[in-house]
Amino acid sequence: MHIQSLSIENFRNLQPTRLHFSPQLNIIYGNNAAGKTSILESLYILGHGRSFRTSRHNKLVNHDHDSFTLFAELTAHGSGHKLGIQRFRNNDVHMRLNQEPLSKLSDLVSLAPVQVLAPEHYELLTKGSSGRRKMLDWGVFHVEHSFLKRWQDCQRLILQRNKLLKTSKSYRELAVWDSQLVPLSIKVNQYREDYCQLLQPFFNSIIKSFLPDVDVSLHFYQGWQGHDLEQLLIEQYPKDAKHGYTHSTIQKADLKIMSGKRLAADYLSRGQQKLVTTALKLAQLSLAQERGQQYPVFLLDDIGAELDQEHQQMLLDFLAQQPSSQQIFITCVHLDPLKSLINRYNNVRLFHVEHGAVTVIDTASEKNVQ
Ligand SMILES: Nc1ncnc2c1ncn2[C@@H]1O[C@H](COP(=O)(O)OP(=O)(O)OP(=O)(O)O)[C@@H](O)[C@H]1O
Repeated sequence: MHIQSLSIENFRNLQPTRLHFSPQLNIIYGNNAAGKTSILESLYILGHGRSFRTSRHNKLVNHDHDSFTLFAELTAHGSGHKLGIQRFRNNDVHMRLNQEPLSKLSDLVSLAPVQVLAPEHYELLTKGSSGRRKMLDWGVFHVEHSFLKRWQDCQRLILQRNKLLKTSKSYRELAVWDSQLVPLSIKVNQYREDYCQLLQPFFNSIIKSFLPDVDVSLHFYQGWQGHDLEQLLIEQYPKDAKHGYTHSTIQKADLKIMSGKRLAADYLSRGQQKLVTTALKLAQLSLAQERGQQYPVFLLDDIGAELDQEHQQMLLDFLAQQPSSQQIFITCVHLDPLKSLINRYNNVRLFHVEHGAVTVIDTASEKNVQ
C-alpha cells in the first residue's frame, strides 16, 4: 500500500496542507512541538480510524474548529483509491471511499494497513495485555482477513453471554450461547497461535541482532491456557454469574515475552525492553511483507528519542534493507543521523515542520552530505 497524497484540515496544530509523498522514504523533521507526530498520527488514522496517542478523538480536532478532515489518495490492492475521513468533536465520523460512504471501520482497516512504532509503544511489555493483544490481532488480520469477522462474532457472543450471566439461574441457560462461543473462540485462538508461530522466526532473527547475548523468546498464551474451554465455562459458571462476566475468553489471550524462564518485563532493562518492542514491530512488518496481501505503510516516530546510537543505527540499517516498494515515514528532530539512509534511497521526500506549517525540502540539498 502506498499513500500518494494527504490533505489535512483542522488537525491538531497543523495548518491546512496537502502533502505529496514518496512511495519509498519520507522524512518529517523539525523542532519539538512543531507538529511532526501529528502528521504521522493523521497517516495512522487512515489505516485504523483512530489515533495511536489517544482514544479521545476530540483531542485531535484543532482547538479553533469543530471537526478535522483528512483526504488521501492511495494505492491499495493494485488500484487507486480516494479516502476521506471527517471526525467531529461530538465523535461523529463521516468516511468516504471513492465517493461512496464507508460505514464499517473494518473496511478501512483492510484497505490500508499501517504499522507504527512510536515512543508510546515502548511500554508494551510492562503495561497490561490489551496493547499486546491489539498488536497481535492487527498482525493476524493483515495476514488472514477472515480473522476479523470471527473475532467480531466472538466479541458479540461474549457481550451477550455477560448480559445473560447477570440474570441467569443456572448454567443451562448459557449452554446454547456456549455451543457457538466455544468453537468460535477456538478458531480465533488458532489464528492467533498460527500467526505467532509465523512471527517467531522473524522476531528471533531481529532480536538476535539487537541483543546477541540475551535469551529472549516469544510465546502465545490462549485465554484458557491448559484447559478445555467448554469444560472450563461450565466449571466457572458460579464465579462468572457472581461477577456478571466471563473470565476465560479470547480477551485474556496474551503475547508473552520471556527472557529465559522469567518475564522479560521483570528482568530486562528498560532499554532492552524497547529493543524487544522494536524487534516485535519490525518482525510484524517483515511477516506482513512476506505473507500479507500488501505491504503495510511503516511509521516510525521520533527515532532519536528512545534508542542509544548503536541500536538506532541497527534500526536504520534494517530500514535501509527494505524492499523498494515499502513506504516508510520517519519523524526526527535532526536529519544528521538519517543521512546514510537518505543516501541509500532513490526516492526520498523531506518535509520540514515549523509551528504546524509544512514545507517540502529539496532532497538534492540534503543528499550526499557526509
Ligand atoms: N487539538 C489541538 N489543537 C491545536 N494544537 C494542538 C492540539 N493538540 C495538540 N496540539 C499542539 O500541537 C503541537 C504539536 O504536537 P506534536 O506532538 O505533533 O509535535 P512534535 O513535532 O511531534 O513534537 P516532539 O518532537 O516534541 O514530539 C503541540 O504543541 C501540541 O500542544
